Amino acid sequence: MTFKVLAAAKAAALDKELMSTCGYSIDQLMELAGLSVAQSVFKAFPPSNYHNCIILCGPGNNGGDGLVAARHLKLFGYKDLKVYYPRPSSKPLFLNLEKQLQQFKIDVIKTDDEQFTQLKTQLHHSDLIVDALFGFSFHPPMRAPFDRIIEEMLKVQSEEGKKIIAVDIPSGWDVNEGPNNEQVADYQPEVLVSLTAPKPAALKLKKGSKHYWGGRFISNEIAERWGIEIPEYEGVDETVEIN
Ligand SMILES: NC(=O)C1=CN([C@@H]2O[C@H](COP(=O)(O)OP(=O)(O)OC[C@H]3O[C@@H](n4cnc5c(N)ncnc54)[C@H](O)[C@@H]3O)[C@@H](O)[C@H]2O)[C@H](O)CC1
Ligand SMILES: [K+]
Repeated sequence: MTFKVLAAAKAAALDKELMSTCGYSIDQLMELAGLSVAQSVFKAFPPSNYHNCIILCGPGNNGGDGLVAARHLKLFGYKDLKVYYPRPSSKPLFLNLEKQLQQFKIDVIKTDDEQFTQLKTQLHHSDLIVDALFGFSFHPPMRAPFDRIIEEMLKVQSEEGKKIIAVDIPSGWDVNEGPNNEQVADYQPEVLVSLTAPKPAALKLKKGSKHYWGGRFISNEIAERWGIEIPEYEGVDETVEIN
């Protein structure tokens, strides 16, 4: 399937419009974004075959999508879940998402010790890695500690065959250009979940990777105005595979 893309500036502007004139709240959008990520993980790597999953969460809203996804993944039957969240936000929305994870007994690791000992152990232990570090507001190059986190993630992908599911954009990719810098030149996720609409970077996804379109929350009227061709979702699904 071919798809139209939404450039970085347009994605941010649409986000703003949704939360001003359109009357959405960030909590709502993040909940639906995270739910659609969890559904995509379920479709690509069901818990009958994949039990352990680590969700790497960044400092912004992409990280928030990861916190939401973790909760839904637990509800969907993934037994062993860990969240790695080294730069936690102090905004009430994020503190509440963390509280919810406590109710679900999902460990949130916030330390990033010199050797990344905990992260390395958990990456090694996980079948699946959800990359919710950065989305459409990222500007390369990646600063510490995230540069090392990506390095460790890519190491276990290539050496141990771990599967990576990238939320909205593979972290570190330029939103418009894709993997155009040294830190992520070789980064290709097994799955990309584009939210609201794919960004131009999605065109750089290698053949064979799965691409889902989630974030099923805009009306046909908004889509038309922004030149987005909404895909055909099935039934109550919040996500659909597009190629
Ligand atoms: N409408 C939607 O589709 C929705 C999407 N959502 C998700 O939100 C992200 C965009 O979130 P935002 O907070 O604007 O930005 P990011 O999470 O991408 O990152 C901001 C965060 O990162 C820091 N940062 C930026 N560049 C660097 C760098 N080079 N090194 C280190 N740190 C960096 C910056 O300081 C901020 O702290 C979108 O992609 C979706 O995933 C919403 O959840 C719901 C609506
Ligand atoms: K990401």
